[in-house]
Amino acid sequence: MTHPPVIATQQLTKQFGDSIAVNQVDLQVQQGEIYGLIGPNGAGKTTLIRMLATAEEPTLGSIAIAGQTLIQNQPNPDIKRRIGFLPDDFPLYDDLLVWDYLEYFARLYYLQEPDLSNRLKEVLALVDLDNKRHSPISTLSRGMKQRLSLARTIIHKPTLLLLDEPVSGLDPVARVQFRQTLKTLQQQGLTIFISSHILSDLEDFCTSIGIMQMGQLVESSELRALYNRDQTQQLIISTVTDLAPVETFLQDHAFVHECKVLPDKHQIAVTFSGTDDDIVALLRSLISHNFPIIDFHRTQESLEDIFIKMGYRQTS
Ligand SMILES: Nc1ncnc2c1ncn2[C@@H]1O[C@H](COP(=O)(O)OP(=O)(O)OP(=O)(O)O)[C@@H](O)[C@H]1O
Repeated sequence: MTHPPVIATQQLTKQFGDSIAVNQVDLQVQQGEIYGLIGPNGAGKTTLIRMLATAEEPTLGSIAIAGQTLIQNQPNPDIKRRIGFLPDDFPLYDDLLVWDYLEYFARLYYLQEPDLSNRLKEVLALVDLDNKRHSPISTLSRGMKQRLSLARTIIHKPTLLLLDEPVSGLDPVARVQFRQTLKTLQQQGLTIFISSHILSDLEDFCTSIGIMQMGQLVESSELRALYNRDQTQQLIISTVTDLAPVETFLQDHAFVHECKVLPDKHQIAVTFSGTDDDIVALLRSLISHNFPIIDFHRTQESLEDIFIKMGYRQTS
């Protein structure tokens, strides 16, 4: 049986006075996806997420969550319960202990013992904070606080997680930890919709990417399809000696579009338009010309580069 999309919007629009924050957005997010929404400041990401979270009424258009259409000004507790929403500015109560904070939210969802304690232990383990359960929130690092916010957001076992810029302000290690937790949640069946204005925050773990610009969703695609859209391949080549003769040789090759010498890494990055057979032929030809090749491998062009080629210059 096929499931309806977890998120489906049609012509979704939000206007504040004369200004249109979200403009006729048609969006579909399938079950189990991690959908990353990127766009510069003011593009409309927060407004879109707030409408999906039922925290903001649309001006026009429709939203369906897991096949149920939201009706204007009619709260739908069933849909609300399916959603976990982490806004970008959600306050934590510094004086509370981690456990008490989570317990407070669990009780708002009518959780009672023994389920309550079991669920708290479960989410604390999931966000890797079990050893902090008796600590005051004020003593947590920023990354821990953000994972605690995530724990609060999933306490009622939602099926859709909406996260607005959750990693902004986190250091690289905390970002990795946060992403790891999201991957675990996805493996457990959650659908995740996450925004950021930094592409590199999203590209290595999202299954689909959308780009917002000036209120419009100008791109929305599976990550795999985006990578496949690019017909060229990237090759990395290193030698044990001087790279200059290799560069000269490569520049004359029919399928080589661009050669970039990366002196720090002692590598040449090659943009190549040939087939797999052509790559094999190139390697053979380098070896037959006695270049002392120490490394030759294919790599994936970054999403940032793909977007720049597609004409989106403000992705980060
Ligand atoms: N409550 C509001 N009243 C009036 N205008 C608003 C309101 N909320 C958002 N806007 C406007 O809507 C537009 C989109 O804002 P939004 O916060 O959704 O963008 P964003 O992509 O999330 O930006 P950022 O990355 O800076 O968070 C902006 O021009 C903003 O000023």
